[in-house]
Amino acid sequence: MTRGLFISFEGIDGAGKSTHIDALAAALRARGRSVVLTREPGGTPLAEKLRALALNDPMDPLTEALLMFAARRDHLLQVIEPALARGDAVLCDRFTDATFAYQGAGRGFDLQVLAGLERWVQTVPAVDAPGIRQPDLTVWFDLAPAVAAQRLAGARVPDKFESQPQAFFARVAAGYGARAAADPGRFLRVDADQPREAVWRDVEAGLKQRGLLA
Ligand SMILES: Nc1ncnc2c1ncn2[C@@H]1O[C@H](COP(=O)(O)OP(=O)(O)OP(=O)(O)O)[C@@H](O)[C@H]1O
Ligand SMILES: Cc1cn([C@H]2C[C@H](O)[C@@H](COP(=O)(O)O)O2)c(=O)[nH]c1=O
Repeated sequence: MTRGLFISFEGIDGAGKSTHIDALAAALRARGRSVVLTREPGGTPLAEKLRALALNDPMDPLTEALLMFAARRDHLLQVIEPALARGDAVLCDRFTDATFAYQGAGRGFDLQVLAGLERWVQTVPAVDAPGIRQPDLTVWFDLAPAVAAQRLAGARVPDKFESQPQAFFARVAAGYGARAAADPGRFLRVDADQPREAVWRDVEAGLKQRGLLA
């Protein structure tokens, strides 16, 4: 049976993740792979309800982090783990690196507490201890906040995060950098400040180099 494949997509708001997730799903399906496209926070009826609260209601950083991890636990157990057990490819628009980047670096919430929650929530029967469930690959769309803001300007009504000032996104971007530096084998950094076609070529090349795309 084909081994499951878990790929997350990360970056500040407007970095271009959504644009390329569909392209990768199509490329994998064209090669005969079953693909589950999903997102965080969200991906299950319960987690989507938590998403609506987290993205719209004011709350303190601990409450926000707990909602993200509560949504993640439900999503992992209901969607991601069953899909990986079937041998599917799971393409997830954001995962735990977003919590470290947004709630940790962006809001300034305690990284040690987040690390404890990560260990708790991502402990699953299919992964032998002391391991936890992590993406096999994280594609990080690295883009300067000023460029991302230009791309998003007027595109949609901004939610609670998208309304944050550029200084917040500069911290979030640095948070992604720190996560990537701590686990370089898992991260594929893509320069997102290029035309769409060039960004896609880099995504495709990175996956091919790792043997994840034929
Ligand atoms: N390489 C690119 N050059 C110029 N514009 C782009 C590029 N990639 C995406 N865009 C545009 O930028 C906007 C944001 O892209 P997209 O929705 O893919 O970002 P995202 O990272 O998924 O954002 P969010 O996390 O806020 O949902 C869209 O209008 C999209 O068409
Ligand atoms: C998983 C996760 C997400 N966020 C933030 C990041 C974004 O601003 C929104 C999700 O919106 P998108 O359009 O689907 O990218 O939520 C966060 O702060 N913490 C997280 O763990």
